[in-house]
Amino acid sequence: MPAIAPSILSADFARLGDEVRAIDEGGADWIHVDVMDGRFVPNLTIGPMVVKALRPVTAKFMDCHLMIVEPEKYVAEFASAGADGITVHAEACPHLHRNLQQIHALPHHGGERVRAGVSLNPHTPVDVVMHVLELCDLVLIMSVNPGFGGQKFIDAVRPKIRTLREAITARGLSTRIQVDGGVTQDNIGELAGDGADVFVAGSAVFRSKYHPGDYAGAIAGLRSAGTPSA
Ligand SMILES: O=C(CO)[C@H](O)[C@H](O)COP(=O)(O)O
Ligand SMILES: [Fe+2]
Repeated sequence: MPAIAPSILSADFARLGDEVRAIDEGGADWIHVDVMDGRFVPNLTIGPMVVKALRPVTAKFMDCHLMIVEPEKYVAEFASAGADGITVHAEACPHLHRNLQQIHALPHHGGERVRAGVSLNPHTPVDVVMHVLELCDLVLIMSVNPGFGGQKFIDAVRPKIRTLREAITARGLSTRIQVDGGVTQDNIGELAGDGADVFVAGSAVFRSKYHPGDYAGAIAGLRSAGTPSA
């Protein structure tokens, strides 16, 4: 069953709490939070204070995608704000192995453990995670250049999903493969076929062409299109 992670980047920020409540009640599996610093990517969004403010609004898995330089300076703040998963970019981490260990050592707000993810820009080969795969709860394949919602899916990343799925299966790991950027009801089925199992969707939930204004319908449409038929 694919996990659907609506990205609040496309939500109405003036009503953010209500928007998160609506996607939670609409069946979102995870809540995807896009954190941008104006340095790693040419945009600025939100930080740990917003995660902390949203934590009482939803019990769903809060999936924090850190598009920031020097993420090691901020991961503890995200964890104490209530993050369930923290994903850093390989391109921003010269000491990726250490960064993953650092995330795993953080206290989790619910007493479980903080999940650690690694994100790869569209041009970054999957090879960079192969020697840390055992430490990855998740690998995020960026299918747009990070920084903005509403961009077109880059088809050239699809072979990376397949390569990664083969490696995860061969090693008997439970690492999730997340795809982020330009995911729609029209392409989610083939991405699930490639081996992805967590799908970020900003525009396809908050500005769905198939289910306008109906977040539950949009999430259900994505889930059904992304579920391989038996
Ligand atoms: O990380 C991101 C951008 O850097 C967002 O999660 C992503 O773009 C989601 O938006 P959409 O589904 O509209 O492409
Ligand atoms: Fe994202």
